[in-house]
Amino acid sequence: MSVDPVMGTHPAAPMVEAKPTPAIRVRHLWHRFGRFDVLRDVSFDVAHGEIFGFIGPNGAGKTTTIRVMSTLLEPLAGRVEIDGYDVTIDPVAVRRIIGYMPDHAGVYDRVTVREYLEFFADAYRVPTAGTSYAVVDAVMELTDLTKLRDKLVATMSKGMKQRLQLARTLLHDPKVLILDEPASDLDPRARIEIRDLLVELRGLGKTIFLSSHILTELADVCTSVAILERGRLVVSGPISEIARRLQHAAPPQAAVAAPFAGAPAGATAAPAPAIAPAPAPQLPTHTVKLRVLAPGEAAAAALAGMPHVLRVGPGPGQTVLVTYTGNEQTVAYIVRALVMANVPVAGVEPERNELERIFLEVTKGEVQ
Ligand SMILES: Nc1ncnc2c1ncn2[C@@H]1O[C@H](COP(=O)(O)OP(=O)(O)OP(=O)(O)O)[C@@H](O)[C@H]1O
Repeated sequence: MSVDPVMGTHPAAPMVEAKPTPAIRVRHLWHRFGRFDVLRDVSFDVAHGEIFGFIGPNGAGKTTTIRVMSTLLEPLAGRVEIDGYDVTIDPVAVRRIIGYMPDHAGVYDRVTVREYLEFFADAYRVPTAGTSYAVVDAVMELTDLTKLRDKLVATMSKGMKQRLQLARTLLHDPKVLILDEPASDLDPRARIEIRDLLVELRGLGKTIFLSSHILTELADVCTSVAILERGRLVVSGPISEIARRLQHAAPPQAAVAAPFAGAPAGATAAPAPAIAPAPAPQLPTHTVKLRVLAPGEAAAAALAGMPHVLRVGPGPGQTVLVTYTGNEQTVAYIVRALVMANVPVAGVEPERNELERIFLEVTKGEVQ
């Protein structure tokens, strides 16, 4: 018996707490079509309550992984568990837990929204099916389809049909949603609506696994990501943690000469402004796009040798891309140095989002 100073006497607690079962666990997954390995030793975990983005270019193997997770495809080797249930050994239990939305799935056209959902409520044998269909009302409310309940599916827009598909996956109240490219082919408004709905579903305690090859549609909602390239997992984990890991893995960089053709050789550094930020060698690197009303070479010369500035290069149009370590204060410092060197700055554009940077850094742009 051990004595806890707060709780009093209690049986000895185990020394090591058991790790909670992840919502999705993928271990050493391999798959092959013919003689072609499309998945090669893919392993990752998705914790409960995450919105997990599965990212990769076309043909990387995202749909194949998702089909294994959804019990539609037997893996060649490896193990996939959903909430602790093995997809190969216990597919029926897995199907009860997951809501799966395939990419480019068709919908029945000649029924109304309500009839469509009632049909699937019956198919899933949800408790109120065949009687009040209370669950259909609840799901239509949640997915904002109540107003469209009597609309013929054939007359709905792509975005609405996508929402209907998502509504269908929710009827049996699954814990884990597996969505293959849920926002592909949608216009920006429909995409935002789906994204908002995913955030709401996460708030209801669901775990959401979604694939995409469009980075920007995921960046603001995903808590974690896995990046797949040519059937191999390149990186996985929380976005901020990956960014940190990459930063620490990168060798310390020295200031790089401006790669503008014809930049003046041995251009002198801009005079150090009075409010230079403190050196911060371990800070992440960022890139800022500056619109300057002068030749890019002049901007490069103004920033050459400046502390924290790692690279100055040409950007699209009349812009320069400046890679630096530091924060917004450093950007202010860069702008000030340019202005002091008579390089007018007409615009400062936000840097590439973190997920895009990670993607470009860890992938090689190879397809299979
Ligand atoms: N049934 C199949 N038979 C043969 N090859 C297949 C089959 N399904 C997929 N493939 C091939 O496996 C590879 C991975 O396909 P998969 O659909 O998993 O990629 P993806 O990352 O989902 O791509 P996308 O973003 O285009 O949907 C591709 O080269 C594809 O051509």
